[in-house]
Amino acid sequence: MAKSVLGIIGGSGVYDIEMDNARWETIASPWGEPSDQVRRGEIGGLPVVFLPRHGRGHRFSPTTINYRANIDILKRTGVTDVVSLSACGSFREEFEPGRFVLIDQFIDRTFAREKSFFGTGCVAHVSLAYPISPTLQDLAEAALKVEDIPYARGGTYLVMEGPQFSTLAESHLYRSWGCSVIGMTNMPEAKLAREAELSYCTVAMVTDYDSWHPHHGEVDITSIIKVLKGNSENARKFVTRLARDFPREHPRCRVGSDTALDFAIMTQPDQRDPALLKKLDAVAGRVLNRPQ
Ligand SMILES: CSC[C@H]1O[C@H](OP(=O)(O)O)[C@H](O)[C@@H]1O
Ligand SMILES: Nc1ncnc2[nH]cnc12
Repeated sequence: MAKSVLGIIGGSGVYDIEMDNARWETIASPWGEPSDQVRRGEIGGLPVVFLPRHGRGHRFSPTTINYRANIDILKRTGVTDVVSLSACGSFREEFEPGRFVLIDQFIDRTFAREKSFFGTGCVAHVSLAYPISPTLQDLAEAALKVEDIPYARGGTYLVMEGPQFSTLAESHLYRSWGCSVIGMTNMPEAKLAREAELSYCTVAMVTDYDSWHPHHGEVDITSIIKVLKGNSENARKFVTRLARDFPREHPRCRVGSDTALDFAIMTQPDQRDPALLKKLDAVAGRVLNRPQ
């Protein structure tokens, strides 16, 4: 197994993290412009790579983030495990603002994003029934417990296109579907992480009750920003603990993230597009460079 390299994608309110020997580095991607440089360093001796999802200064909207470039550069830096830190609205009374939710499922309602590294000239279909690595989630849960951060394990994250928040009717609809939280960014990020054979886990940090709650009124950005500050403090404590206690050998993912591409590519070798294969060098190098 490979040495662990922990990747952290920081969402709204998390634009940097504390690390030893930290430096910003530019990593180029054939998939275009990533959100920012990556911040590389160590925590407790573990190599950590941090990427602010919206860029420093929050430049990119959920729609304009280049998710493919972001996942590609994490793969290029040797990341094995990706933890997504994400602000979200809550559909459940007991998931109050400030609580961290370890997501296990997604409903993807986004429609204006590139969702795959594959396509004409190299078609692939990976499994996504279990988009979260339970192995990585176990480690995240242990860190939240030790740091005494209020959390819940298990929940479905509805991913909307945004950038506007939901209408009241949509908020009620998603609740009736059994969704636990709502956000705008974790798809296609989780899909792309699976295509890149990276273990992925989401820590959704509740900032609001969206608009359905009879006593909390409609969601607004001012109240979200107030909660974001406290959540990002807890996020920092969480990341430090997670990294310190992280296994130095990458823990094999129980739902097959490490081997997602083993049988996924459908296009015959003689029909593959060399230009696309070149762009897939990091994401799919393990299988493309295998003897046929
Ligand atoms: C600041 S509220 C809306 C914004 O926050 C979340 O982003 P992220 O997942 O990167 O923390 C949400 O998905 C929206 O993009
Ligand atoms: N209510 C909400 N809807 C969508 N994204 C969010 N991010 C934080 N709160 C949100």
